[in-house]
Amino acid sequence: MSPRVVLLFSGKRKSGKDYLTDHLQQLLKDKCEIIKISAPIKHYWAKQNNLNFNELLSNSDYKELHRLEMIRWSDSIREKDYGYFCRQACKDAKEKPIWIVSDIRRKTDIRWFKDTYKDLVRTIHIEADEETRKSRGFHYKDGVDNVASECDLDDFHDWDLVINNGEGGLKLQDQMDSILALCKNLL
Ligand SMILES: Nc1ncnc2c1ncn2[C@@H]1O[C@H](COP(=O)(O)OP(=O)(O)O)[C@@H](O)[C@H]1O
Ligand SMILES: C[C@@](O)(CCOP(=O)(O)OP(=O)(O)O)CC(=O)O
Repeated sequence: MSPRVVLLFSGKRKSGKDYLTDHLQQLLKDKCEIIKISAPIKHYWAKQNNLNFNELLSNSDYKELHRLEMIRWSDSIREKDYGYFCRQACKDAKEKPIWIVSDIRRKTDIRWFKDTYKDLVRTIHIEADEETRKSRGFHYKDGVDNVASECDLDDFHDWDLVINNGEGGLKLQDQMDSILALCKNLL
């Protein structure tokens, strides 16, 4: 069974991509599968450099220590094949009606998913003001926050849904309802 809806989530570091997609998964339970484009990146990088894969997956300082190099290495692969990690991430995905891709970062990620899953795709952008992101542990880093990994979608505005997950944002249940409304006609 291929997915019936593919939800693409993007947003800057500490905007709450994992927080909101984890809550969505708790609501949808076994109807959904979370896909992370960064999972194959972290897997290969851990193997090549003898690092702890699970620590790279977690929301830890360990991940931040290795982020810059993972960005540089993964971009060198993307230059030759922009869909490489999207394809790898989906290859391992389970057969569930709803796919939640929790870490869309580049226009080429959106292009790959739209070319592959066409009308099933919905794009969701998570926003949070910088103060809130800082309170969640964000510190600006040169080479990370001013490159494509964090900035390529700054001039993309064609979202199906934008969620404020910072100051003045909706309650969690209302945020979830707005996402579920996107799936309504597809399930
Ligand atoms: N709406 C929210 N309310 C409370 N805490 C939040 C909220 N959104 C995110 N967080 C917390 O902020 C931190 C960063 O969120 P995370 O989802 O890991 O961001 P991202 O995946 O975008 O880098 C986590 O500790 C998370 O639990
Ligand atoms: C090398 C990366 O894939 C690392 C991404 O790791 P996460 O997706 O875990 O990061 P945040 O949730 O935003 O904190 C970035 C990239 O440019 O591909």
